[in-house]
Amino acid sequence: MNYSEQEGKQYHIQVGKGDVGKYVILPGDPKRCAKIAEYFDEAKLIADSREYVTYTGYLDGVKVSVTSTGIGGPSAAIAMEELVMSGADTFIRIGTCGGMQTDVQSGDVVIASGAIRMEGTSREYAPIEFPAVADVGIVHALIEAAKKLEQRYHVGIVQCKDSFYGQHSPEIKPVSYELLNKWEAWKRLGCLASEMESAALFVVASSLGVRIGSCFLVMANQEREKAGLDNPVVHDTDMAIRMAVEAIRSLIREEQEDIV
Ligand SMILES: O=P(O)(O)O[C@H]1O[C@H](CO)[C@@H](O)[C@H]1O
Ligand SMILES: O=c1cc[nH]c(=O)[nH]1
Repeated sequence: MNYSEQEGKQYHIQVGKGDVGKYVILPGDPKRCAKIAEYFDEAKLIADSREYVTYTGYLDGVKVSVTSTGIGGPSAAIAMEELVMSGADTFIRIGTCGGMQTDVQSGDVVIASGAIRMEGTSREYAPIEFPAVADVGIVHALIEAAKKLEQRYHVGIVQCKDSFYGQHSPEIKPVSYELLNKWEAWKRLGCLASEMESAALFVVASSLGVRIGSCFLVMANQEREKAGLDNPVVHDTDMAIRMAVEAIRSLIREEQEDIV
């Protein structure tokens, strides 16, 4: 049985060729898709299957889509593989993260230049020596978008893991010795924030020869909490969404200038 495509639709995301644009925004949370689609012209719901919700519309006359990935590398990798088979080749993940350096504060946005592969999915795509890196052009477009929107931002390495609670309560896990020591190393190496999907998405993108970047709202920062600094929890991802939309508009402009 060919799982990848049945009746013209990809098995998990239920999207067919031509249903999505080449540019796709990838939030984790399916409920974020409708909010992102509000920035598109003529947005239409294409599919709602498992954790994968897809809308397609237009930005500056060019077809673009949003598909949720769910939480973690395995479901994000499936979304990317099936979207590429449906015609997409340029992705921006927008998500939430927890700050790790004390100057990375609630409400800031982190743009990932690379990701620590402390997860399992990317190992099934490339040996561990291979780096999980974002596309330089997309990182640049996200930086320009943050400047234009006057959003406080940081650019650098993020850490990806498979256990959300291993990040937040490492001391009560049977492997606390490993979780705590590695967290300390990531901090000393200047890692900005922790989230869950970019490492898998960056490596899958390399394996498929497509482009990806990612940006995240900093929800809170456990290191600020530990240091007794203020640490409100924030949930509004709108600025990170607007950065992704703005970055896609500039990638579209660049591509149109290259054609002329
Ligand atoms: O807000 P999203 O995009 O889901 O991203 C972050 O939030 C989830 C954990 O709460 C993980 O998916 C993590 O990467
Ligand atoms: O602390 C956080 C916040 C969002 N997502 C994570 O993975 N960790």
